[in-house]
Amino acid sequence: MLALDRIIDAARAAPRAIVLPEGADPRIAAAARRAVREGIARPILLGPAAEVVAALGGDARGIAVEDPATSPRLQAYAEALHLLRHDKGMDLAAAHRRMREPLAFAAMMVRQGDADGTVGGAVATTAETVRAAIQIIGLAPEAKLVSSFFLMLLCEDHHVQKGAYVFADCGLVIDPDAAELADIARASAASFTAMTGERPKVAMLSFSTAGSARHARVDKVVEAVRIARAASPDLIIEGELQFDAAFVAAVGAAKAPGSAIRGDANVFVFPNLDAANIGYKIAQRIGGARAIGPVLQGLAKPANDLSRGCSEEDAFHMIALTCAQASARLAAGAAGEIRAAALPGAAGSAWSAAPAGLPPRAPLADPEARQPPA
Ligand SMILES: CC(C)(COP(=O)(O)OP(=O)(O)OC[C@H]1O[C@@H](n2cnc3c(N)ncnc32)[C@H](O)[C@@H]1OP(=O)(O)O)[C@@H](O)C(=O)NCCC(=O)NCCS
Ligand SMILES: CC(=O)OP(=O)(O)O
Repeated sequence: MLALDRIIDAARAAPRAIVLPEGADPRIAAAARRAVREGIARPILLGPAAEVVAALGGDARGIAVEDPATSPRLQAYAEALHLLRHDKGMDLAAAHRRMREPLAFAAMMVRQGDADGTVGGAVATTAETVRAAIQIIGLAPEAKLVSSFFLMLLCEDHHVQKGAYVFADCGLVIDPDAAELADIARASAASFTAMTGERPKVAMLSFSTAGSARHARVDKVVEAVRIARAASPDLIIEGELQFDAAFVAAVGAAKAPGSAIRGDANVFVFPNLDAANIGYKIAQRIGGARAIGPVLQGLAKPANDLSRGCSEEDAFHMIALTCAQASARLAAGAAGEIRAAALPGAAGSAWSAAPAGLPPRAPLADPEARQPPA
């Protein structure tokens, strides 16, 4: 799991303040304790103090606990939110009510620089978690769309092809049009490079490979490839491809002989959220892949989601990844300067920033590198 080790090392090199709005959830509390023990983050747990401390088993060493409802920041945060949203019809009383909600309070902590990133979604739905991030943290400069991906790690003995992969968008954009799909592809490619240091090879997935079926849904994927190539001419991106043609060299050679992807794609972009969300859960729950996400891309500052089915370990890994994102972002400079240095022309996003927070990795020395089927 070298990609994961790399992320944890980057987090440990500069532990960041990560606010966890679901502080009374036992998985989140345990992950926060582990983050302190392993020196990867400075967690801030939100919630009523008695509940959070109970979830921590009485041991809050190294962890800040804050209750939005009684926080001395509440008034200032409500005023900041009112300023941000009054043109959308929000009055000060409504802003005050909203700031008492831990997800919104956490997003405001990140916006105001009182925390470096946030991780929610172990209890709240993705829609609730993402809405708070989009409305309060906002989009990165030049980003038009917030989307998400899962880092999928295949490292069990039964995985014939081991390595780190990106699946997108498994969490957020429900029915992307061709332009949105192209945006998701470019952002996901940049995110892959930021996490692994490797060159992305993007497969745009479909039920058709290279014209084997005719349908408007296939046309959408082909159009997305055209748009992405026009915006990022150096990006290796192919489609439409079925998953087997993108993942298995022999099938790729048979179905798409002219493709630059020969069963060695590392970024898989699904045509819609139905396919993506179902696909990642099957890979995780039947296939034994480790799935870290949904990681959000396109935000001005790091905010990430979890599945409500997450484990303590999933939450710990997401805290580490969020720290690494924060370091990469801070190393890249002010939000206005964030660019995908590793991938010229890629969509700007907090996580598509130059991977400065992560140490370089030599792909050939990586035992996790994709291996051909035996
Ligand atoms: C994320 C999600 C909630 C946004 O839905 P929505 O109905 O557009 O939400 P809202 O209308 O409340 O929009 C909230 C704000 O975010 C903006 N927005 C919504 N989606 C956006 C996106 N992908 N990128 C950028 N901005 C977005 C809206 O313009 C709106 O801005 P405003 O409040 O400043 O006007 C929706 O896409 C969703 O539910 N996705 C699926 C989540 C899910 O269930 N996933 C499965 C499990 S992981
Ligand atoms: C990502 C995801 O599917 O989230 P949840 O399981 O919470 O719906």
